[in-house]
Amino acid sequence: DTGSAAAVPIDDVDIAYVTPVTIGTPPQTLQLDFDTGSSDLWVFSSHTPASQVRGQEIYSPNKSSTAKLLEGHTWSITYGDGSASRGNVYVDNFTVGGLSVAQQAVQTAQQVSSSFTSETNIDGLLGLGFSTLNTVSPKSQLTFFDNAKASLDSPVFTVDLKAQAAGTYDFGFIDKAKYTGEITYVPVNTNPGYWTFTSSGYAVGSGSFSSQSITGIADTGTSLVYLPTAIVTAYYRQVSGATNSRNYGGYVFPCSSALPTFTFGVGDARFTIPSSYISYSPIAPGSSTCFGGLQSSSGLGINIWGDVALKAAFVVFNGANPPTIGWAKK
Ligand SMILES: Cc1cc(CN)n(C)n1
Repeated sequence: DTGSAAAVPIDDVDIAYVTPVTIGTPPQTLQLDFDTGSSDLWVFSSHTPASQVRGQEIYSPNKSSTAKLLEGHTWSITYGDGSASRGNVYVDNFTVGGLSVAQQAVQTAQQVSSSFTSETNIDGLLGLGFSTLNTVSPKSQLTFFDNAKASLDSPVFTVDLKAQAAGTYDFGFIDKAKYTGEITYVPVNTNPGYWTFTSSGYAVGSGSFSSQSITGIADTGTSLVYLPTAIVTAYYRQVSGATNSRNYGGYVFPCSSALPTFTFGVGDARFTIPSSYISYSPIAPGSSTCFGGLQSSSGLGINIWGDVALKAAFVVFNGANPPTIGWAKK
């Protein structure tokens, strides 16, 4: 089997991407945020209080003839950005881009935090991290990818995110039309359940490449890139008027400032993030102060290669044993 579905930016700064999925019988279509940085599949549902729903599509298990409650199972998750949700669990038919799993655990939200209520274009998350991270108790559940893996032509999914355009999540195959040159594969450390890999270094603009190991996670659910402070300060030293603002929670700069590109290494390969991706967004609509797409990871305890970096590459998440991650130009 294989599957292929669109990854559509939810706003004009690519803060997140959503992908259509269908759940149950007859099929209910929701737009989910595919997140390689977590492993819960949760949805806005008929169990979510109306006061917490602001236009999101919901999954109603009682309208699905194939839904079954997973008795006594609950879940609760908090993400790196402080957002959170919790609830109960059903199993039901679940399809992504023509690829179906018969008894997928679908975690129905009974409570979502305000940032989820405000994100009206996201109807839930589909975790693509390792199933060890799943929060369902007393028995943790498998991700859609882990459930589908055995039936896939190849145990992989690929990510092709684009700036202000629809990209693709492919399951079970590697589409040669989506990348150029070779795919550079590097090892993945599955502790603690993320797609953790080590980059071989970085360069700022046309500067020299600094060879150093930068271990971090490939996270489609995070908008920006978060790297060690020394690297980030080296970058913004090249940006006139840049400052690390406690008020705005990170590096900001005059939107009119020229921004260098940022290049990162994967093995011998080099990937360059265009300046436009790093001039992430005005701090408020119409403001002449812009927030950077590259920020310091010092407060996180982990380095994160989020969408700003993933948009610059075609990435293969190889779920073989042992797992690896592959990066190619496009
Ligand atoms: C909702 C959500 C998902 C992620 C990345 N795993 N973050 C930081 N927030």
